Amino acid sequence: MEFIKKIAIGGDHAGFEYKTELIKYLSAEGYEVQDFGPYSNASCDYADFAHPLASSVESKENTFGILLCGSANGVAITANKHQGIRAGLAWNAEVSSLVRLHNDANVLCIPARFVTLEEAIEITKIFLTTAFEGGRHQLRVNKIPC
Ligand SMILES: O=C(CO)[C@H](O)[C@H](O)[C@H](O)COP(=O)(O)O
Repeated sequence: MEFIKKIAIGGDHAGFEYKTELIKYLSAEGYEVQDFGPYSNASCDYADFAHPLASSVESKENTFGILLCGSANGVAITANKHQGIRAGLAWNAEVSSLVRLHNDANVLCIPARFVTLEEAIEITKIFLTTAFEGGRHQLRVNKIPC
C-alpha cells in the first residue's frame, strides 16, 4: 500500500484565506489533510491553533504541519516550544527547500501577508517533496534538543 502523508494545517486569521486554498491543493494532490483552524477570518490567537497542531506532529499523528499567520513568526515561535518540533519559516522556494534539506523541519511556517498564493503553494509543494540531506546536517540537528 502506498504511504500517504498526513498533513496538519492551521494558523490564524491572517492565514485563513491561503489555508483554505492550500487545503484544496493538498487534497487534490492526494494528501490527507487535518484542519486545525481557524475556520473563519475573524481575529484570533495563533497559539490556540499552533499548539494542538504541533502536538499532532509531535505524536506522529500527522507527518508534517503547515502553519500560516501574517509574518509566520507567531506560529513558528509557538510550534518550536514543542520538543519534537522543528518549525521553520519559508518565504520562497529556495528557503523552503533548505529548511527540509538542512534542518529536517517537520512544520512549515508561511508568512501569508508577505507571499502570493501562488508562492505559498510552491513553497508548500517543495517542502513536502524535499528529503532531509542528513550527513553533517544530522549532527547539527542532533544538537538542537536541550
Ligand atoms: O503573530 C504574528 C506575528 O508574530 C502574525 O503575523 C499574526 O498574524 C499577526 O500578528 C496578526 O496581526 P493582526 O493585526 O491582529 O491582524
